[in-house]
Amino acid sequence: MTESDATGRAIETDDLRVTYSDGTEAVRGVSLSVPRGEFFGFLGPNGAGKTTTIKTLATLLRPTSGSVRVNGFDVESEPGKVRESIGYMAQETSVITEMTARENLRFACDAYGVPRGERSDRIAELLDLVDLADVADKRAEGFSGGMQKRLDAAMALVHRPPLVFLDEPTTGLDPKARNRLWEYFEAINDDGTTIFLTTQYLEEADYLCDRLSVILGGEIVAEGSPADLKREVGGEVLDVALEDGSSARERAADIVREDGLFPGDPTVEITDGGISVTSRDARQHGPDLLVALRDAGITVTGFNVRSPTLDDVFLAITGEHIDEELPDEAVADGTTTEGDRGTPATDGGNDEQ
Ligand SMILES: Nc1ncnc2c1ncn2[C@@H]1O[C@H](COP(=O)(O)OP(=O)(O)OP(=O)(O)O)[C@@H](O)[C@H]1O
Repeated sequence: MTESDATGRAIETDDLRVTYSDGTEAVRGVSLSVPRGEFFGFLGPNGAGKTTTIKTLATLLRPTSGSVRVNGFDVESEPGKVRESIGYMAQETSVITEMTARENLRFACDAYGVPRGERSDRIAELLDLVDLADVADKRAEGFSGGMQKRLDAAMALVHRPPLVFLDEPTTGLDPKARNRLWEYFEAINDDGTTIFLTTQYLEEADYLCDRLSVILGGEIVAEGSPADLKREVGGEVLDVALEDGSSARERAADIVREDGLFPGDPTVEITDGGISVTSRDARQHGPDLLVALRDAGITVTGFNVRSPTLDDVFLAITGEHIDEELPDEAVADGTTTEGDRGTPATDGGNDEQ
């Protein structure tokens, strides 16, 4: 039994650094510890270092320095063992659109070395799980984006890996397609599979993940359960709707910053319709703000105190929004995802470095 097995860790990284050959320091000292069975979220905006980290964990890139163990195996000295013990759903689809759903799954069974005698049952089971049994023998080129993503996810799981990496699995999907994938991910996690999910969608992370790390500029800037992170932001968010234009919003924000109405270090943000103040004592000191705004001749049209969302957490940590919201519009149906990709690399090369 390896050390990580003994400690029940699916992933352990210590001071992981990955620098590309052009000098870009994509990952700068990331230490992660993910217990088996956890639904772990890796959250960050575009370019934060999520894909670089996930590719390193999946042995597609080599660490520049630091140590990485996955399912107890060292990614540098035992890359083959790591690969056998993981599933990887990349951002780019693995689905070969000229083939049927069943043929794609057979292809994945080949790639992952699933014993022949087990393939038919395994494929039937997965087709059922991702609701593609009815279209099992149809070519994937006619599938919607959501159907292709479900097939993609099933392909990452044909060898029943104890750990699966999902790199932004729901990007661009409409809410219905997304919810179906979420149900599927929850089901495999309930069955004991550890999940490492990267996402730009705060709502997705909030809904699915037991625990999160937030990465920014290649470094972890926050860690904890969604509830812990929201608690750390401190207290509550006060949304104040203002009648007047942008200058009133600027003035209102200045009043919050300069008048010391809220103890500590409140975060104030100018929103579309007014301002939002995040503070431990938002509820208690909210009325003082209303009085101050009235005295300054600013008309308040609405006032609401709420719990922080992960977006507020992100704003408090980084001073910016993560800038991605889940799409409300249907995008997936009738859309196919272009760009076939092979199965996870078999050579462990890191020629991107
Ligand atoms: N092959 C490469 N060569 C050089 N720099 C790269 C390469 N791939 C990524 N980068 C850079 O490394 C940094 C981290 O990129 P990475 O793709 O890991 O971020 P990400 O969080 O996954 O973003 P996204 O959500 O856009 O996938 C970025 O600055 C990116 O431009």
